[in-house]
Amino acid sequence: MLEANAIVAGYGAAEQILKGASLNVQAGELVTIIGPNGAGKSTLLKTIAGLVPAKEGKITLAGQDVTAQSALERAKSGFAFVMQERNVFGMLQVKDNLELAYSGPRRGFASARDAMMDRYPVLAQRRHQLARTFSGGQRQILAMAMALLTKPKILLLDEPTAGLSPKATNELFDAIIALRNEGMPILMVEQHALEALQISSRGYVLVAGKDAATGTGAELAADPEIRRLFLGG
Ligand SMILES: Nc1ncnc2c1ncn2[C@@H]1O[C@H](COP(=O)(O)OP(=O)(O)OP(=O)(O)O)[C@@H](O)[C@H]1O
Repeated sequence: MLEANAIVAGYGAAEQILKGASLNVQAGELVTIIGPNGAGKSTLLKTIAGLVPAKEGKITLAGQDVTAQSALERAKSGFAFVMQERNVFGMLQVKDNLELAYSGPRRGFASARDAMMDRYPVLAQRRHQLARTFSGGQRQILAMAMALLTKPKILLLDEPTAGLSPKATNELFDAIIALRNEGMPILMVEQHALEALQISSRGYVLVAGKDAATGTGAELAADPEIRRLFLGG
C-alpha cells in the first residue's frame, strides 16, 4: 500500500534528519515506528505526507509514485495525516469541522457525517460545541473522524495519545484497534511504544534517521535488546 524508500530529508540547509530511511505498509496493516527522541519519527511521517520535502528517495502509494506531489495532491491521492497538534479548527463547531474535512460529492455529505457520528457518539452529543472546548481525547477523535471523512487509502497518526489521560489513551487505542480490524492501513508514531507494538502487525525502529530494525509488533515487543533500549526495560 505504502512504500518509502531510502528517504533523505531535513529542515532547511541544516544537517539531514532522515538519512536513508525505508519502510512499507501492506494492505490492512497497522505499522508503528518507534525509536529514541529526535530520531526523526515525526519527520518521516511529515515527509511521507508531503509536508517536509524529500531530498532523496521515493514514496509510492498503492503503486502510484507520489514523490513529486505536494501535500494537497497527496491528500487527494489517499493520504490522511492526523498531526499531533492543531489538527482541528478550534473556533468552529464539531459539525462544521466535519463538513470542512469531507471531500466527497455534496449529496453524500449528510450520510457520511451521520455515519461518523454513529461511529463516534461523542461527536453527535457535542455536534454544536466549539472544537476548542473539547478535551484532548475528544479532539483526537474529532481529528480522526475528519481524516476518515476523506476516505483515505492510509491513515498517518503522529503520537495520537500525546498528553492524554490514561482513560482517554485507552479509548483512543480502542478506536485505532477498531480501524485496524476493519482493514484500514495505518502508519503511526506513538509514545506508548510497547502498547503500540502489541496491537501492531509490524514495527520499525528508527535510529538517527535510519530504519535500524523491523519485525512483527510481537517480535519487537519481546526482543530484550529493543525492550532495554527503546521500551523502558
Ligand atoms: N520544524 C523543524 N525545524 C528544524 N528542526 C526540526 C523541526 N522539526 C523537528 N526538527 C528536528 O528534527 C529532529 C527530529 O525531530 P522529530 O520530531 O522528527 O523526531 P522524533 O523521532 O519524532 O522525536 P520525538 O520522539 O522527540 O518526537 C530533531 O532534532 C528536531 O529538533
